[in-house]
Amino acid sequence: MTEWTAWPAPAKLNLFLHITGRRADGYHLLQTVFQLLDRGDTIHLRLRTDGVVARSSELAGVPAEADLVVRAARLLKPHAAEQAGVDIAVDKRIPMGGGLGGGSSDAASVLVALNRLWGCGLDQDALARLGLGLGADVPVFVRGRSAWAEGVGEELTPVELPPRWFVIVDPRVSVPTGPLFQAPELTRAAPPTTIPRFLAGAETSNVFEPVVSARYPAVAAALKWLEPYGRPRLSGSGGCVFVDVAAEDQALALAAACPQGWSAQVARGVNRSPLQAALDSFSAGASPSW
Ligand SMILES: C[C@](O)(CO)[C@H](O)COP(=O)(O)OP(=O)(O)OC[C@H]1O[C@@H](n2ccc(N)nc2=O)[C@H](O)[C@@H]1O
Ligand SMILES: Nc1ncnc2c1ncn2[C@@H]1O[C@H](COP(=O)(O)OP(=O)(O)OP(=O)(O)O)[C@@H](O)[C@H]1O
Repeated sequence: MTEWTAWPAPAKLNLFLHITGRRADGYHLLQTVFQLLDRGDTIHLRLRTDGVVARSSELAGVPAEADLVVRAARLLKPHAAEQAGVDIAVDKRIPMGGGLGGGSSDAASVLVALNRLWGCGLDQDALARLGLGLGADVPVFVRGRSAWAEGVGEELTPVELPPRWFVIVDPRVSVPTGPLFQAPELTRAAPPTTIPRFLAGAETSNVFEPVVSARYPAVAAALKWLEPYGRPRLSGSGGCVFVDVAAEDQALALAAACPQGWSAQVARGVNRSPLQAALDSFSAGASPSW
């Protein structure tokens, strides 16, 4: 039995999110910017030599077979030796159904770390393609760069975002993504915008915001609470909302004032995923930890 290794699975925010159209298969075409964060879940992996992929932690409401970490490992397994197996445990900190990409990031970290541990030898393009089969948000976490995204979220262009701190408020509502994309009141024909327009500050709206606010009053209330402190936004399909501020102490003070019944986290925006740093230190012979 080998030792456990620990791998970061960072959260993301969508700094804006438009829907520009729809594919023949019903999936929506987006324009968005993924801002990676310096915090998230931690994935623990311990190699096995009996070919078994097993989960050794619990996740409320998600059986092992449906867990994206198990599904990711099974998807990669045909590229590994027959006896390659793994035990997977997750320290879950990213709220589920929060629009912070938790499940997708967990899956990406399993793909990237196991590709190395099992010696599969897949390159980043191949891992991103595999990941896309698990969810539209997986490729950005595999590639590990904050990015402008188009297509269903898989056509990625890295962008260098200015250093910012984020206060992320979880109004404790879990919003399932699928039904929101089906909402009849959703605007599906935003005129295409550009990276320079985004970088000039012209794009800050999230197409899901009016729909989620109307269906989940706690989300509307959290957006309103943040209003005096910046331009509050919804991330992904919600339910988490956020503002950005320039300094950590401002962020900490605001988070400390979060009303009872909700929770607030402070995170720093990063242009490069902590997963990439863990991979580099693993390659250099150090044990990854987070
Ligand atoms: C809202 C975002 O989080 C923004 O980053 C993503 O677009 C959602 O990504 P995700 O959670 O990885 O979504 P998936 O698990 O791939 O899809 C969940 C469901 O949302 C719908 N879906 C998702 C992504 C997309 N571009 N168009 C869609 O219509 C599909 O009905 C799909 O069955
Ligand atoms: N490892 C996992 N972590 C979280 N959710 C998982 C995991 N595996 C499966 N799921 C399922 O996926 C659903 C969506 O979870 P997730 O936390 O990724 O949502 P989200 O943050 O809203 O994602 P997105 O920003 O991609 O819309 C959960 O409600 C859960 O049923």
